[in-house]
Amino acid sequence: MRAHEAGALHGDLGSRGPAWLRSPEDVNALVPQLWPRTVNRTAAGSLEIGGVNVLDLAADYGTPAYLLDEDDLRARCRDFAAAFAGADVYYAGKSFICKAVVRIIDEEGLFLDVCSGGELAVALAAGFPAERIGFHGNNKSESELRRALEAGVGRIIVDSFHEIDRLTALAGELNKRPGVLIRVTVGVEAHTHEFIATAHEDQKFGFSLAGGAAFAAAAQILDEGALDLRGLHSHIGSQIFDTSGFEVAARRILELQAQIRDARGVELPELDLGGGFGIAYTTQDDPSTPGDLAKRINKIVESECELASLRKPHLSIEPGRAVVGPSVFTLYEVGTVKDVDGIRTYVSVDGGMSDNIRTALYDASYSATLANRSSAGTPMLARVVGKHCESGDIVVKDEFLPADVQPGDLIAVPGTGAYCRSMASNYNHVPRPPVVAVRDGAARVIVRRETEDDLLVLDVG
Ligand SMILES: Cc1ncc(COP(=O)(O)O)c(C=O)c1O
Ligand SMILES: N[C@@H](CCCC[NH3+])C(=O)O
Repeated sequence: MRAHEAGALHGDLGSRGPAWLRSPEDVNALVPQLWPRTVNRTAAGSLEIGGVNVLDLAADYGTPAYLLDEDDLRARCRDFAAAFAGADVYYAGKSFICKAVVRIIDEEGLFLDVCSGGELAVALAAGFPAERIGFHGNNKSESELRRALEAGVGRIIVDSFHEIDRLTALAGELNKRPGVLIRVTVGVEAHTHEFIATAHEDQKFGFSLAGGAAFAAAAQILDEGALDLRGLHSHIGSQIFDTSGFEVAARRILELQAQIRDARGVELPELDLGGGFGIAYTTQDDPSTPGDLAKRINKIVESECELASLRKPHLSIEPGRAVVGPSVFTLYEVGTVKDVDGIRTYVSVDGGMSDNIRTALYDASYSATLANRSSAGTPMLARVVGKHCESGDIVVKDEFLPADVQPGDLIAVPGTGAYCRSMASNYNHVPRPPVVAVRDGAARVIVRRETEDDLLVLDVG
């Protein structure tokens, strides 16, 4: 969580909004760091993405809809691949996965991280090469592991002693020797929301470094020889801006690498430092470029290796949010505008916590702009809320919108490519929105809108 988010959700700041949020000079201006690169406001005032106007997209595909700027996504993939040349970049499919995105990831030369049988099924259905897939999860089932082995996934990131035993038995049965990494809990308190920090000691992921479980896991795998131990893995959390957490993680994990070498005479050839790189959701967020991240991470790994007299292992990373997050905005239609006298103006849109749970779940901050027209109205502090039966159903806690915003207007919320569609629900039986990819003046639906019939199909009583 960014410092400016603290307390903002629960109204203690009232209608003034958080201290950092200033009334904009031009309420129609787009802050470049928040928007996919092909988005602009046309002379007529409406937004366009990939050369297609949002008025046409709303007419053709309805609202709410996630609009994906395909060129932007491809460019982000290429930026990461180029910046981390010599390392492998695994796109974290949990942030958003569908067949079209898997194909884009493949075409742009990235690897793929999946964390469930369902994500693996999408990857394989899209024809992604199994050897470039890494399989994560703290509780992979026997059938998921079996499928992964049968498909020939490149590596499995083991997360518990039970999993090592399960995988060892399966490997014997299927006559395979899968490549594995050990997920290590390095004891770093990442500066992010508690629910998306993953490397402090008290939590479900990984083998504890401090408690000795990580070393014991490595020793067991090396002793038994049934699994091909390729290296160690650390993921400290998500939406992180401060690289000092990666530095501590790299130092500690390379100390373990040295300990394994000293005790067993083996230098593990690979090292994965996970994902978690932050993106801009508001004007307050200032993310690093992939180039900066690569420089810092390589430097950290090289200096720690030098200190411990280790060869630099083959590096990999697993960004999700930083690849797909900024490439998408959600387009909503305004249904009602309610001025709660002297307290706040609520702008209700036709989606909400079912298409973006992050505000309610993590107290996340987002931004918004009027998308169907520009306005000469004065900037008005508003809260964009959804249509769900829940007072915490907030999409954007605080944003300046023009005072003449009205029913029928379109609102665009940027930065929704990661963990919005992938965490979407059917709460209140609201069907999930489509994902529409736009490029070079053409749009295509890559995930269709759910219908009420889709929901009723499951209701077999
Ligand atoms: C193991 C692992 N790798 C990668 C990621 C991707 O994180 P992000 O989308 O923040 O880059 C996650 C999610 O936090 C994760 O748990
Ligand atoms: N779902 C989280 C990130 C993933 C955390 C789990 N590794 C978010 O929306 O920020």
